[in-house]
Amino acid sequence: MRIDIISIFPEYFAPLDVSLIGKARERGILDVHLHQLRDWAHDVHRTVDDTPYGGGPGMVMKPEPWGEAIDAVLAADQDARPRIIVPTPSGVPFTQRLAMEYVAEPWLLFTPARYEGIDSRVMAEYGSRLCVDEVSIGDYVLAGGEAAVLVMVEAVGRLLPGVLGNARSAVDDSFAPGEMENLLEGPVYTKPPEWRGHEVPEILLSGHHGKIARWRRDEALRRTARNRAELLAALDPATLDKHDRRL
Ligand SMILES: Nc1ccccc1-c1cnco1
Repeated sequence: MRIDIISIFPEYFAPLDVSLIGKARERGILDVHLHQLRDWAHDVHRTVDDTPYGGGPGMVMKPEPWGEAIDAVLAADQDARPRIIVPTPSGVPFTQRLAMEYVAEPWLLFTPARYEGIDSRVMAEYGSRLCVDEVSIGDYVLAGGEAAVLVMVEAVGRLLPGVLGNARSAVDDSFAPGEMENLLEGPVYTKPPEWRGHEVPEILLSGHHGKIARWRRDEALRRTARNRAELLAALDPATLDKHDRRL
């Protein structure tokens, strides 16, 4: 997978050099290209923003630098087209399902904006011939889209074949489609069996895999009911047998 990111703060993406994503890049599973938007702002101050037409607070990112920057990225491979992802609080929710859709794409282009956003004509220009998604990572206000790109690149990158040591951990993730979809993960434990008077639940030491699976599902349901009750409403009733309803 190739990922391109255009930003006025390319140094923001230093975390993509380390840990899981960094190793995936070293192993050639992921190819990340960072671009400084100001390289396509040709005035002496390398200006990338201006006041909004129609008035209002803040500044809007100018279309010209973005257009030239995106054209330059597209020119990197004339035979392919990237899926463009625009982080914005006004976008569709970023979910595990969307991450799984993106990991199937050979090329992603992220366009994190600062200020009040990018002049809307930019995505109108590319939306006519490319797939352009406006995506939000949650209902809160960030100073720019760079943090959202880090979140999405990690969520997508970890799903690439060969990136996770134990492939099952992606399948068992919270929110991963399947039986545990829409369920939060329950509590986890490791050695020692007793720590400061706190003991590991006996069931987990029993070696009875069926009972352990049931216990984990019960705990997942309890935590979901406590922290994300709205997800329970989305659970398929068929997956909630009478035992679960007792919880
Ligand atoms: N708040 C923001 C400001 C600028 C660019 C993206 C965002 C964003 C993305 N997901 C939630 O917020």
